[in-house]
Amino acid sequence: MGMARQEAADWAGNDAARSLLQVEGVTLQYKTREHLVTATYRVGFDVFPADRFVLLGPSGCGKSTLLKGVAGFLDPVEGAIRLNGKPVRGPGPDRMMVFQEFDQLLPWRTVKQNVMFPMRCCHRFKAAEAEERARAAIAKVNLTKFTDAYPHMLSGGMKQRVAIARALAMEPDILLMDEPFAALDALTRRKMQEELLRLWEEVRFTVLFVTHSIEEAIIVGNRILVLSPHPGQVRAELNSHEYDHDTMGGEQFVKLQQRIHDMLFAERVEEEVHRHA
Ligand SMILES: Nc1ncnc2c1ncn2[C@@H]1O[C@H](COP(=O)(O)OP(=O)(O)OP(=O)(O)O)[C@@H](O)[C@H]1O
Repeated sequence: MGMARQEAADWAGNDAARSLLQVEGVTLQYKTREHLVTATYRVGFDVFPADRFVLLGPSGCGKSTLLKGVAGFLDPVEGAIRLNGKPVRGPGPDRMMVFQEFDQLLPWRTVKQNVMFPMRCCHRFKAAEAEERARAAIAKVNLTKFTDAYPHMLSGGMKQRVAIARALAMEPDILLMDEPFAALDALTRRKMQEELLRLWEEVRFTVLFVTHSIEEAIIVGNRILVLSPHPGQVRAELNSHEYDHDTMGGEQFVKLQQRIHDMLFAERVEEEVHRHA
């Protein structure tokens, strides 16, 4: 594991030696009136600048909860989350979230107004600057023609591109993406993955990306944190920066896919064996 981190730091360049996001022994819980649900148990990882860091695990292993922790919506009951060395306390414009849902845009506002909204809301940018940044971000995701369109006039993929543009326009330290392409059809999903990688080549943002698709994790990520089923614990941290759509289906790609698959389902297989013994 230490090896993978070192390689990743080397690969991303010298200025990446200092980690941007540190998650250390983090346990996250939900307290409801009847239950105490432990979503993640002592999870730790480091995200370096320009990382495409993926949290991968089966449904219910606490991926979204981890993202909520980093976003500052939920405090750890154990461990620490630090961004640029400072403990995360509540949400902030330095961490922008993109969700799975298509309805994360304001329906009564145009594409441009939607992209401008957080910039104006947090008073980070004056109107003229926010507008300029919005136009630039919209151009980056190839939606210039739709600058003045309303969300209901856009496809699911286009709406997700608006959400990405809106997040990137804020120039956050880290982009948090919670299964952003899961609700898209296979073809659009693939296009969006390509688009995200193209944007990354251009902007070199840092992204923490949640998915339960092994294939998507390998394609989108340069590093993958494999989590165990509920409550989520770290199974492994893997490098995957050499893989993309072009290498998909190749021998090495399939091998990695199989390795991750075995890691994710190891326990289930053991359970099966016990049950039939
Ligand atoms: N608001 C909540 N209140 C109580 N328990 C919750 C709440 N949100 C999530 N949980 C529980 O916490 C655990 C982790 O949920 P989480 O949504 O983080 O998993 P996930 O890995 O993102 O799953 P999925 O891939 O299905 O989205 C689950 O057992 C879930 O039932």
